[in-house]
Amino acid sequence: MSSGNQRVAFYHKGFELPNPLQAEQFHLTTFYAALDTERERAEARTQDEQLVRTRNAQALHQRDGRIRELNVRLARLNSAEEGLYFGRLDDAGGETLHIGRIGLHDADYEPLLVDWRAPAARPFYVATAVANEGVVRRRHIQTRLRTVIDVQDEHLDLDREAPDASKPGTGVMGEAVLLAALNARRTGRMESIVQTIQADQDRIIRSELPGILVVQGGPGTGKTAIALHRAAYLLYTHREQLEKRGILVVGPNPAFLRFIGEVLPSLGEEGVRLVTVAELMPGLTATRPEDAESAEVKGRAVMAEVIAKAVADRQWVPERPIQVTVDRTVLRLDPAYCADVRARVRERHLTHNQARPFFLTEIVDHLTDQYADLIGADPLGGENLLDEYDLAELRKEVLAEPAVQALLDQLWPLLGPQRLLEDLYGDEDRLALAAPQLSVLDREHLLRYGDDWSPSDVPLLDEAAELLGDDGRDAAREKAARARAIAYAQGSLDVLTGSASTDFDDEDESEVLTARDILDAGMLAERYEAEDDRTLADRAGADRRWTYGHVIVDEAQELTPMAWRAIARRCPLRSMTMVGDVAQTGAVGGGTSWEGALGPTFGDRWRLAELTLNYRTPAEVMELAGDVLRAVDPRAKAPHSVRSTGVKPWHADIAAADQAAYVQKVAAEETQHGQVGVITSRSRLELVQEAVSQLSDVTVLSAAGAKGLEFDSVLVVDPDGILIESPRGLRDLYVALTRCTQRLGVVGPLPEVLHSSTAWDARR
Ligand SMILES: Nc1ncnc2c1ncn2[C@@H]1O[C@H](COP(=O)(O)OP(=O)(O)OP(=O)(O)O)[C@@H](O)[C@H]1O
Repeated sequence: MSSGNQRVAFYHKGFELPNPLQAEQFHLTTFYAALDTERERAEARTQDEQLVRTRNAQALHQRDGRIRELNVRLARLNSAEEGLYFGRLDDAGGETLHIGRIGLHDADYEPLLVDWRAPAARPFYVATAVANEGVVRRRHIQTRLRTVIDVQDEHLDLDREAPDASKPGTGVMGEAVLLAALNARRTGRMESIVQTIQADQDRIIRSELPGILVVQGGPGTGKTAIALHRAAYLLYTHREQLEKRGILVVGPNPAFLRFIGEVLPSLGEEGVRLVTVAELMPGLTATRPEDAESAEVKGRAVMAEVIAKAVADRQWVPERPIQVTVDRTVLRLDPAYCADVRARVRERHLTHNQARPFFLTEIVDHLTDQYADLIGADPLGGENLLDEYDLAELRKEVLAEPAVQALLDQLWPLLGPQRLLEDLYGDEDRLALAAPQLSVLDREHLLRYGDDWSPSDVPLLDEAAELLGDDGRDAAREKAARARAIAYAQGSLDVLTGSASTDFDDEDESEVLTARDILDAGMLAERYEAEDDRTLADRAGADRRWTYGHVIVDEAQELTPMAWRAIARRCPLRSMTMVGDVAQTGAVGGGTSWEGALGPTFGDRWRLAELTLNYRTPAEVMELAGDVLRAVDPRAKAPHSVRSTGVKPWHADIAAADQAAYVQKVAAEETQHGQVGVITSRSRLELVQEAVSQLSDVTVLSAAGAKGLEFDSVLVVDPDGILIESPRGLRDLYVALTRCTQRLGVVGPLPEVLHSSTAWDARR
């Protein structure tokens, strides 16, 4: 059997029961037995390793490494427990390939089950009757716990009856299994789609690692699902390359990250860090609310120039000569001299803080020379009376003088990014100097006082940190973390030692090694020097300059040019996947075309893939949403829904004052259909939240907060408010209308764009 030009690596031919359910149950039982054996083996090895006793720090370090690897292995095996086996391929010769969440071998190391990410499994996702890649039958196996509950076959052999090829249909793979998955009630958490990945999605998931891949697709086309499965695929296929640097996944908000947070662990992958842009700076919480206008100005590409100018402005040249007094001697600094030193130091092309000592040395030397000339002058006109030792002492005196310190801090201060931005935002003159290209109104949007930060400040802080360089705080933080870890370990050791003598009588005790025998404080310190016990995600999260092996950005259309710069910095290899939909952009500073959004940072060095099938929203709902999309962009095409439910969206024209009570009643009714999402304008958010606060399975969100999420039933409340609250209101409304998997209701007066739609259910 061949896969494209390749021969599929390992098919196995064996005993087969005639009844498909029984045959697959037989295989499933075999696979679970292998899984249990693997698990027992890993657990036994972990226990053995834990008993290893040695006084050698290096050996202990290696032992801990092996235990960590075994724990990862165990987590992977445990994650495969549910839905272990789901696919099978048969070729014309009767050979079979079994596909599952992970790969398993039998006792003779013969392959039993193939990992879905292995090249051999690919035909399961892409083979069609027309291009069957040697596959004559594709079988979908549905299981519950360890029992097979259904088996669906697709015949891909054109010589035989080929239902999927001959039937005019959606052209999707494994239609019945797919529809079952799409119709299933939502749990509030996104789930893995390994069993039903479609061919066009598979091509994106398995796309090569290098370069920037942009995936454009309308609502529900599976972009998020694909992005996460791509992360799992890349980690499997390029494990060596990616294991050390990890993968960064950037999402739009914390609720979204919680929604997708289980998918990768369920696929057995942990080496991935999930963040919002607001979390990119270690140790910084950026949650201050902000108006859209300020966020838009802060997101503009030109802000990179403004930050650079703000840093340069802190390398100050006085307009007039400055006098400073050291021990009653008046010394003087001329502007021309300061300008000359600054120019020479800048030529070193160092960051601001790195360059500071060079600047300071020159100024202090200059002042010391003046000081020496004045106090060491020979009254008889001879050579200066001071020797090298005296000069060194004078230098110390100059440096210790508080007035000199204050002057140096004024001329070239040691700066952290937060202080730079605080000073910039808080001073109209500074702002005008750093940002002459911004209008007065734009600059007013930046003006503010205080040291709390909003998400749109984070890319600016990152930009500033890059230009300023280390201000000593990173090293101090790292040192403090290490000291805490050693103190904690030392504490544990003391507890162990303290309890040792109570557990054994004297005779036993001499036979048993205590923790203190194995480790002492010195060794502990050595171990902490030699190894870092934090997970990769934690280490990466603590280090602003960490660079990742691959970066995935979801809802990528929302990112501003400044955010793109911050993300690009974290992936100098430019191995990235960005998924999004430029028709759903809500952020005023976000992109409405990929060229516009990515051009300033990445030029045209990216490739585009498009998705056109909507797996979430039923056709009936998409017809209504399509009317809004046409108003956003008459040329845009809504994605085609793969299913229809027969349930049209309904509308209730309830006046503003009665909406909260009405929503309370209807949301309670809708919970019988599953998870309910109530999406409303920002102005109604609190009121509606209060009204449904007692209901479980009901979530209230703004359109921006609902981005990327989905619910069985959705109520869009105050559509007109959503529309008028933002310059991107039409797009927000489009997002709100496309969040349901089954049912949609709209409450409140309708905006013009929804008035004349023929998609409404006439009954309500
Ligand atoms: N091949 C598939 N098999 C089963 N379910 C799928 C498949 N593709 C997508 N889905 C489901 O469709 C829904 C929408 O997917 P997803 O959220 O990834 O879409 P999206 O393109 O990111 O949407 P949006 O842009 O609206 O946020 C999810 O429930 C997802 O699990």
